[in-house]
Amino acid sequence: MIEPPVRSAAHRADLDPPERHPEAPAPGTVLPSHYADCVGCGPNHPTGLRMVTTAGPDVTVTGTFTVTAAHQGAPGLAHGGVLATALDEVLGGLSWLLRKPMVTGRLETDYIRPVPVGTTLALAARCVGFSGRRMYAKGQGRLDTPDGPIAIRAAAVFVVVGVEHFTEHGADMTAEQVHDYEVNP
Ligand SMILES: CCCCCCCC/C=C\CCCCCCCC(=O)SCCNC(=O)CCNC(=O)[C@H](O)C(C)(C)COP(=O)(O)OP(=O)(O)OC[C@H]1O[C@@H](n2cnc3c(N)ncnc32)[C@H](O)[C@@H]1OP(=O)(O)O
Repeated sequence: MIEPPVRSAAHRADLDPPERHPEAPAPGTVLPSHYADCVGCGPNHPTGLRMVTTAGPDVTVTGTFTVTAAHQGAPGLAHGGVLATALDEVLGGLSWLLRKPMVTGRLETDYIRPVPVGTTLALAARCVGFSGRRMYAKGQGRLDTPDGPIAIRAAAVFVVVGVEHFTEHGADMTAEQVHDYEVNP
């Protein structure tokens, strides 16, 4: 028996509004990769998505992801799970503007148009607000340009965690990595 998810990314109207951290990177700043081996943004990942994300105004992030033959599900078309990964990455980038470490709790994705190999998706994410440790966000991806047709939409809940989430559950981090992370989560 496989139980369905019990939660939803739909948010109540009374969320605490998003607050851009005073030390958030200025709008237009290209965000660094948060981890060199990350499948979404890591430059060292041999087959990763190699996404580049940029801080926007308020609590927003934009990004691009070019779909290659390595990302196919059906012949010539992007795999839905790969597209969800791209949305996860641009939504996760909101951490840089909030300066809070967080992990994806829930990611709901609408697939609206097929995304052919060769497309560069123009992705965007916006923080909607907070309820306790829960950060609600929405995201979308358009075909080729920021005003192109919408291909994918997402609603997500990220959960704010401490650095111990990564040190306790993940691979060993060096003291230097923990320090870097605390300074620049
Ligand atoms: C040196 C490198 C370091 C790297 C670090 C990153 C830096 C960031 C910087 C920048 C870019 C980032 C880009 C990344 C993009 C990709 C992100 C990912 O893919 S993350 C991986 C996938 N996600 C997981 O692996 C989570 C697995 N789940 C868990 O670990 C736990 O379930 C967790 C932490 C989410 C919650 O567990 P609890 O024990 O801490 O807390 P509880 O009480 O269960 O939940 C807290 C509140 O959140 C709600 N909540 C939890 N899960 C929820 C869900 N699925 N939907 C809705 N609400 C949920 C709960 O209802 C609760 O709310 P109430 O306080 O009662 O109001």
